[in-house]
Amino acid sequence: MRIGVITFPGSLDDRDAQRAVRLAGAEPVALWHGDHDLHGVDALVLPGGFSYGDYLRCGAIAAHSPIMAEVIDAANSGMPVLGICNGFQMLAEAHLLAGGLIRNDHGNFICRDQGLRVENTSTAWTNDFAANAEITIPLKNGEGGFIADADTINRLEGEGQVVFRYLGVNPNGSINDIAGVTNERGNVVGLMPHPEHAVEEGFGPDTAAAMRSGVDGLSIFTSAIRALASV
Ligand SMILES: NC(=O)CC[C@H](N)C(=O)O
Repeated sequence: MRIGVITFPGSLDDRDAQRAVRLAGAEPVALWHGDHDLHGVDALVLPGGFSYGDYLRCGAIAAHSPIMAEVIDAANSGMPVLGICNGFQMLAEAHLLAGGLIRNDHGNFICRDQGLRVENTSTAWTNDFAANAEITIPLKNGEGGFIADADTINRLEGEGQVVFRYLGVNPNGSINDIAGVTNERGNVVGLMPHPEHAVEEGFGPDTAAAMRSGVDGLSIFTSAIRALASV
């Protein structure tokens, strides 16, 4: 199984995403934003970072990169596509996911371990979690506030398209504590926190404080492998 990780100018977490893919049991394939070629991969990860220096809105310029034409076609044909943080911002800017991400309501960049509830375990990227699993993975961004108009929020909530919800104090002003969403088909998922930084014991969240293994992020990647194996 081959999972592509796209590097954009200013990507930061592409190498960690590749490592997470490998630890989950798939082969990571490095893809370049300027190519019109997905190299035959089975799934895609748009990683976190500061593409184009966060000029305009985060992800707004990267969403028009050459490779996004292929990403949009692949997503529309059902390929599993994951956007992490800056990647989530790109997927929203490319209208592959509903809503948008705006500046954190407190105006500051935030970096901390974050509790989440997994609210939909039927997507391509969450089927390896137990229903309503509570996980802890890192959160680090400046524009993490999820917004959408009231009709869209009602639709996302009503159709089970809210995949991750923040636990505890809302870290950024996201409507309904929304941390991640999926498309109608469940193959495209975006989330602001970083599962690729919680895949190895000793390197993820503060495990003593979280009372967890520190590898809660790994199931995101094993979920895609399971989804692909069942096709
Ligand atoms: N970690 C990230 O991907 C950060 C995304 C974006 N640069 C922001 O600050 O919101």
